[in-house]
Amino acid sequence: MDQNIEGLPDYKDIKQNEFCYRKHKRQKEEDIAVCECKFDANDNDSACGEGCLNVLTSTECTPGYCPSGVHCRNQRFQKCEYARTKLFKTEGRGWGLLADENIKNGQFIIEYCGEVISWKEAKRRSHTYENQGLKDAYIISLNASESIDATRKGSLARFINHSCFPNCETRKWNVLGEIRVGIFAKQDISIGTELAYDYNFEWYGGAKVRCLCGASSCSGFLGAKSRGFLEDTYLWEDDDDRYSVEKIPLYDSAEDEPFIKSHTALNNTYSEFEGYLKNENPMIMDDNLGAEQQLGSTAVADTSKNTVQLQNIAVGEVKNEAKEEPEDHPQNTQENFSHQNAMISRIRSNTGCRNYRIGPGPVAKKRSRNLSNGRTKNFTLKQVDAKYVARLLELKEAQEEVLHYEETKNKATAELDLLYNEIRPAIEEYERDSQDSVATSVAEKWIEASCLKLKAEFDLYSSIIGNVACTPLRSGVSTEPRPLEADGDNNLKLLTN
Ligand SMILES: C[S@@+](CC[C@H](N)C(=O)[O-])C[C@H]1O[C@@H](n2cnc3c(N)ncnc32)[C@H](O)[C@@H]1O
Repeated sequence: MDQNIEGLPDYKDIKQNEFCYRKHKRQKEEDIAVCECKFDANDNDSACGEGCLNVLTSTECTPGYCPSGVHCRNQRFQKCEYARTKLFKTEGRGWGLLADENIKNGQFIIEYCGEVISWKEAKRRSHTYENQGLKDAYIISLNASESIDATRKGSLARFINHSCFPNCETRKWNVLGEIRVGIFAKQDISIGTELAYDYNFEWYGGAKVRCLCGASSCSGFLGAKSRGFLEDTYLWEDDDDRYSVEKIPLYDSAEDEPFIKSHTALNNTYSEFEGYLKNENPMIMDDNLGAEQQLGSTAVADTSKNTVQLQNIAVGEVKNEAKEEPEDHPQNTQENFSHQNAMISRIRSNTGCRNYRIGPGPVAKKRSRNLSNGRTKNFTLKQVDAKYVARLLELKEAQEEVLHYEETKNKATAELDLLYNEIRPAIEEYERDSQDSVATSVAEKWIEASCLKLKAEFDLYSSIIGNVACTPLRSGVSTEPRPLEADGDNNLKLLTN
């Protein structure tokens, strides 16, 4: 790449991720996924096209193992099969990247390369960049524990800007045992069009950066759709959803950011950040945004969560870790940082990967319902006391049937709980980084056990309804509703006699 473009910021162009704190994983032979493609000179798609098992699971074929040999078309990251692109200077958003050829929907455009660093290092660097006055965020999250930092070393992908109506998207691929992030076209893109993807910034404090993507559906600010931003800019009292715009400090990303920090300002900002860490900041949110990722920086656009967030540091994690490591940010040193651009952009999962929601208990104990005012309310499900119901029934067979189904349901619940404990590490990893998919084998086990429990519950409840409706009730037994008590899991249960 020609880096002699006037005004281009100093960075090193790389075509592969660099590993600073650990070595590149060495793929074990038994872990190599081998597809079943057979090259047919008359069929263009035969050598690892759309139907290739590896392509379907977003895994690149391994040279020397792929049956298509030299004809394999599924090594695009490895062979840097990028689309032609060109740098240009935008108005107000710094540099951007243009398509320099017509690009097809779904086409791999370029890899988001950079230095693969640990989550802690990403946090440290984002603070450093902030203090150095860098306001563009280039750190994206790779998974729960690692980030890609394209600030000092990266590919042209680092210049792709955010849009609320993007023509590209990020996808994660497994390449020789490592996860890599690619930018893919979401639609046909004509030559000369600016490339952009949705950073899915998660805002969690500081100034709000005006989004200059120009889309008619633009949400106004980077991270505006994130929960932290919404909670900060809306009044949440009941029935009052007025937008409190007057609270928002504004700056356009290029020109009017209040950038120069005096020592005092730094200290003030740090105090503010400390408050944020102590959960005094109303913008802190949970990490419940679905299967997407980010870029980061205050200059980590997730940046510390700005990872694909441009940095994938979950708010809760930021908070805890900062508490664990106060020496990282001593109050009176240059390490102090504001969270001016404290946002994380999230990389979307590949459309080919399924994400499974797994947690203790196959049916959520709390259900949420969307209210007309756009908020969500949780409801606790009531549980039926089957033994009590059985005692109400006159016929012994009816009683036995209800008790039998209750026992089956209890067994299915116990099985599921057991399975949950077995796969807890995988689930916890998944919950830390919801953009990653749980391994298919784990998900399949979970789905099977969940279905068994759902079926057992269905059988029990139909049996109860059927028997209560169709068989006589014992005389002298009260059918009045009885008081409810909460068990340890917050389920409401009928008080048994
Ligand atoms: C990964 S960099 C993109 C390249 C950057 N424009 C440059 O000149 O290097 C991300 C940064 O670009 C700016 N940016 C990207 N998209 C933007 C948008 N839609 N509106 C305003 N600023 C944007 C923000 O400063 C953001 O932190």
